[in-house]
Amino acid sequence: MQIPFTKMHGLGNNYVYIDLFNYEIDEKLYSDLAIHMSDIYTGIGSDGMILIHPTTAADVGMRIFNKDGSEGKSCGNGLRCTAKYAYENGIVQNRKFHIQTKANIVEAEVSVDNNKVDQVTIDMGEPILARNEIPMMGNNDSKVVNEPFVVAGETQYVTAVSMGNPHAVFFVNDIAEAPLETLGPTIEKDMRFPESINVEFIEVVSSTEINFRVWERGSGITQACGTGACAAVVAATLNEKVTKSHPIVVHLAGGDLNIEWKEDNHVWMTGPAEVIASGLFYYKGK
Ligand SMILES: N[C@@H](CCC[C@H](N)C(=O)O)C(=O)O
Repeated sequence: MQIPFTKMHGLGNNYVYIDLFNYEIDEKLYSDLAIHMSDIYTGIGSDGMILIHPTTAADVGMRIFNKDGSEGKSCGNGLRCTAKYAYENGIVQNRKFHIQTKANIVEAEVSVDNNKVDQVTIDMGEPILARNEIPMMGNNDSKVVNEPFVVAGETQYVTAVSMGNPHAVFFVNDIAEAPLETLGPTIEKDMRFPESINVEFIEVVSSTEINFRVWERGSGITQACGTGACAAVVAATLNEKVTKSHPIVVHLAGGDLNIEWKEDNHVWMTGPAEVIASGLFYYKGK
């Protein structure tokens, strides 16, 4: 099978995109295809695969599969790239439109220069804070804010936020010392998170700026995570470390995102989206 693809990235968080408006794939193959395409040695090499598909619920639909073939419910960098693809390929004609993910329907607005989309703003919707909806095990459905969390014999402090997908946020004094490789995979699979979790370490630089590193569920260390950056700003606000309802600059390994948790409880994300390559993937099937 020869599958047409476009590889795109948002701040280095790169996925192989397949346009299901123009090509059909048996749904049973999605997970296996994501694993094969993502392989850096025998595939294209990516953090996962994103399907851009028709839907009656919005202007365009998006499904995200991590490198290990697991499906995530949302993807901030993927939403910006999907918006760019949809606009530049005539799937949508307006600069403002709606994208459906497995988590929710969001509004995207593209800014265009010379018919090319450079920046994309997404209304990511409301964060979910109730423990049982993250989901995180425990006895009540209250918020998980700076809660002691023993891991590898040491006490860390976790703030848990779902942006449609789950995030565990930890504050560190120096981002360069964040225990990404060691605690990242351990916390991802910790039994207290029944659906596994994305793990973020953040260093507060000032009341409007944070440094950020991520260990993503299903993909490991990536250069950026859009939903993670939103969760980090929500976590920093809940812990009174950044200015409430104010744009916050999040410095990720791949560059900066602008995130604002507004008065109306919606989280807004603005950042770039870029095309890397397009071509045909030779898939042998399962
Ligand atoms: N990189 C993404 C999130 C991708 C999905 C995540 N790994 C999950 O399983 O929830 C982003 O930019 O938000």
